[in-house]
Amino acid sequence: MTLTKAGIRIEDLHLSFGETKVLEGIDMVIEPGEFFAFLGPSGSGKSTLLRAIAGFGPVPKGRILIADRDIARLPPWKRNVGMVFQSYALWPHMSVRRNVAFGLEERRMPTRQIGPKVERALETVGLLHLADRMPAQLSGGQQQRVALARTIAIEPQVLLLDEPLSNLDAALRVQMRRELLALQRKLGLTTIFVTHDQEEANTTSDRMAVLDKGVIQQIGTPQQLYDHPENAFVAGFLGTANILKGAMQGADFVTEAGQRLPVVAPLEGANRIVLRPQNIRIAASGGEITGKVTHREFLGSQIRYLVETPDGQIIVDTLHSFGLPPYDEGAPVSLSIDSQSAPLLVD
Ligand SMILES: Nc1ncnc2c1ncn2[C@@H]1O[C@H](COP(=O)(O)OP(=O)(O)OP(=O)(O)O)[C@@H](O)[C@H]1O
Repeated sequence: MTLTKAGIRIEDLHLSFGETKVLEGIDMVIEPGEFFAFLGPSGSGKSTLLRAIAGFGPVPKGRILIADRDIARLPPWKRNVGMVFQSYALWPHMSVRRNVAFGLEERRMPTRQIGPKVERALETVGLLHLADRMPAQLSGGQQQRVALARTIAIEPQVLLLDEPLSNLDAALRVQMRRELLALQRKLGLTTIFVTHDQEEANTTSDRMAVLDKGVIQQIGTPQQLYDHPENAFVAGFLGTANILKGAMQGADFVTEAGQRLPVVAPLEGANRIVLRPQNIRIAASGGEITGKVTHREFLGSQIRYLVETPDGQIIVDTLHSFGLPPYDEGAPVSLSIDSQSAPLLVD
């Protein structure tokens, strides 16, 4: 199957439900063929933004361009986008083949063209051999693939996925997200994936936008966002982060409790430092931060320590090697930070 690649540009988008503002000042560009994720906590506006691109929900203010055409005020069926919902929404009384054909029939495509297109879409998702089954006779993962086949059969310019894996169990989710990515790569179709699961976003997307309270907090590759968060929300949302308050003093960051931490690139006005648990070394002495182990968790490959310090609790992860962990609860310890990997924030 070959599909047209189209970029998406969103300009100054605002959307309200009555008096409630749900999206504010959304600006972003999604490149043709990109796998892009909207990531954020529940209620942050991810689904509303996706639905605005699809044409569902209140008409927003601002512009949504697909391949340079403003579609913000067009009805959904004129936008050339395909959307897969969380619930799949398959017709229970129709076979797999009929479910996939339905969207094409609705578009009044001549019958002789429908058959080959349905077969191609089912083949693309690896389900041609189950074309005559009913949805109830399929597993969750297979139903999800039917929903995908139904969407790609209409040959959209853009594929929109709203938490498409959330109905699957944990192991199947991991398998399906790999399949989804492989399919997206094969089709080269510009895809937006909504999820609240950062691992899912990290492992699939080329880039992602992190949303909170209807505002984009940051856009970038998963690694850029993890390594260089621009604010405390992004730092805390992506992985575990110890965020210490303080201020710059010369080339050092001095915490509120007066602990002096060297930094590689001083940032004027910085008032927070982000310490990832795996980038802190724990030892008996010699570090920049003193503290006491208050809790220890054995995580298999890692040991996690909670350390009480003058700046509050700090989480430290160490790789577990064979044998007993060296620090017990109550042990005095000293933490040294890896200043290369400690981003500074101005909040
Ligand atoms: N039809 C509606 N009427 C009024 N408010 C709504 C409506 N739909 C959504 N909202 C509100 O808009 C905000 C954003 O909702 P949205 O579903 O986009 O969030 P989300 O980030 O996708 O969350 P989730 O992960 O829980 O689906 C929420 O505060 C929600 O209560």
